[in-house]
Amino acid sequence: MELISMQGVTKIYRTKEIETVALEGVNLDVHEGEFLSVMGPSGCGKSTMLNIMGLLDVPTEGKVIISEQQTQQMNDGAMAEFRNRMLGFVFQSFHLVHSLNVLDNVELPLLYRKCSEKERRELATSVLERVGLSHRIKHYPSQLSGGQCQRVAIARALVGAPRILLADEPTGNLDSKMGGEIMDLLCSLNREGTTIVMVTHDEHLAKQTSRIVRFFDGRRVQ
Ligand SMILES: Nc1ncnc2c1ncn2[C@@H]1O[C@H](COP(=O)(O)OP(=O)(O)OP(=O)(O)O)[C@@H](O)[C@H]1O
Repeated sequence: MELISMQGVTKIYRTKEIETVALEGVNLDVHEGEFLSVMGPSGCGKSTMLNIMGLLDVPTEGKVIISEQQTQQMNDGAMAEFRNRMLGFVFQSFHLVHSLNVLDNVELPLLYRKCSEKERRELATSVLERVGLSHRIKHYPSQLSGGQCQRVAIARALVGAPRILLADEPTGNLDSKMGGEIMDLLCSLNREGTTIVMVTHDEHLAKQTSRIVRFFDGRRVQ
């Protein structure tokens, strides 16, 4: 079954002087349970595609259907609620809040839900255990390695039990050993049922996923 369907998605960035076509007529389906890699040269539109798929950005034209919901018909509040429930994000540079400790970073997405403090603590603790960081919950991001920061970011993405994890070059800032460990974690989360879409420049990592799609100049290529 298709969990995500992007249909005829075009994204044009316009300023007074220039018009950049970042995506042009992209069709892409993501099936429930798959681990999809998105590849292509720098500037071909991979991050733009992921941001539109993740409802962080809107297309200039086209549709994004997630779990049979036409997302372009939602108002801002409904879309934020839907995004918080359905989608988790992981970025190359982790995007952790430096003034908060590990546990508080992971609890953040739950602040937008009806969830007691006790429940928040329990969910965050258990997901930190899942990513192998239960011994670091009181640490601050500056006291962690890059690989550990990315584990915190993955825990934060997963704490609300989203069906889809979107990862934009999640190993891009890590050495190959730490990158390999993060990849192993993503593969095991996928085996446990999370659908994953990952942008990567690394053919070796992409080969470990269930399918690769490639982009060039804003279009999908075969
Ligand atoms: N906010 C923006 N305003 C104008 N142009 C933009 C904006 N964001 C992206 N672009 C342009 O859209 C195109 C696609 O960018 P995008 O970041 O999606 O590429 P990418 O494939 O993810 O690249 P990389 O691998 O380098 O991260 C590029 O030409 C970029 O310059």
